[in-house]
Amino acid sequence: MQKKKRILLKIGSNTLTKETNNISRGKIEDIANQIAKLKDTCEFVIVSSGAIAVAKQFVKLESKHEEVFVKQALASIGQPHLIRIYQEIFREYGLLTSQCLLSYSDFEREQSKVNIVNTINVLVQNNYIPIINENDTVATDEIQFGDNDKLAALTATLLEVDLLIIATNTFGIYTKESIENNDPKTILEVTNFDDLLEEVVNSKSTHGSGGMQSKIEAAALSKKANIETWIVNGLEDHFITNAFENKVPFTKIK
Ligand SMILES: Nc1ncnc2c1ncn2[C@@H]1O[C@H](COP(=O)(O)OP(=O)(O)O)[C@@H](O)[C@H]1O
Ligand SMILES: N[C@@H](CCC(=O)OP(=O)(O)O)C(=O)O
Repeated sequence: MQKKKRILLKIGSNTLTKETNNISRGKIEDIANQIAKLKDTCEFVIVSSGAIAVAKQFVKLESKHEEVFVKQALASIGQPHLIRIYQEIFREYGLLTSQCLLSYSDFEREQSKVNIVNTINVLVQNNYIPIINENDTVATDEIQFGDNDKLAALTATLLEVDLLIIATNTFGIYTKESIENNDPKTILEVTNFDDLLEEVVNSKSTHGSGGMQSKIEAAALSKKANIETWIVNGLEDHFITNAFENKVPFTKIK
């Protein structure tokens, strides 16, 4: 049997909520449907944000503490709900899921890295799709700066995946000039990072925290490990299969 392509799929809160204030079950169905279609040729590991967004749907926390502490508490409330929603929907498509919570510091300790790889390999070999998020109780890197993009790149590198797909709310990276002219044009293929950072404009989406810069930094980390990164528009239906079939514009960083 041919070896499956290992894909790390990063999904931000924006994609999961379809830019609303609620998690979109329809979007999770879209993701499950695509993974189910690709499951004979590809194995998926998911890095998903969305814990805070889920909690915000039904809870408002009172606190005089710093905003980041409130976000951590919201993530703790939302994470089990997020995973429950994934489990319910993925099960309908015959897909099994599990949860792994990681933080940057786990990637600095040899033993932790070995443990992560061993756990995830057993899960994947048994057809479970690990759904990873930052462990927001112990770490605040991604809720403050990163959009889970760096966590996705670190995980992609550790797991030696074949491809990192970052789903966001644009058709990849646009040229700065085209954004300024209100006629966004996707940079289809990137080989030179220095030029790329010039294209980043100072804007983020409603739920986003890292902007395009953190995606470019994630792609740079992956490139060091010879992993290709695709930045695709997760708001579109069939965004993974369409990218494979080149039916939509997206940015490939080689
Ligand atoms: N050159 C660019 N091309 C496309 N988007 C850009 C660019 N520069 C900055 N951005 C901003 O980056 C946003 C995506 O990052 P972010 O808001 O963090 O999304 P996510 O939550 O999906 O991680 C876009 O909505 C856009 O506002
Ligand atoms: N880990 C947190 C937030 C990570 C993050 O910043 O991502 P995003 O909500 O896409 O800006 C969560 O699951 O809500």
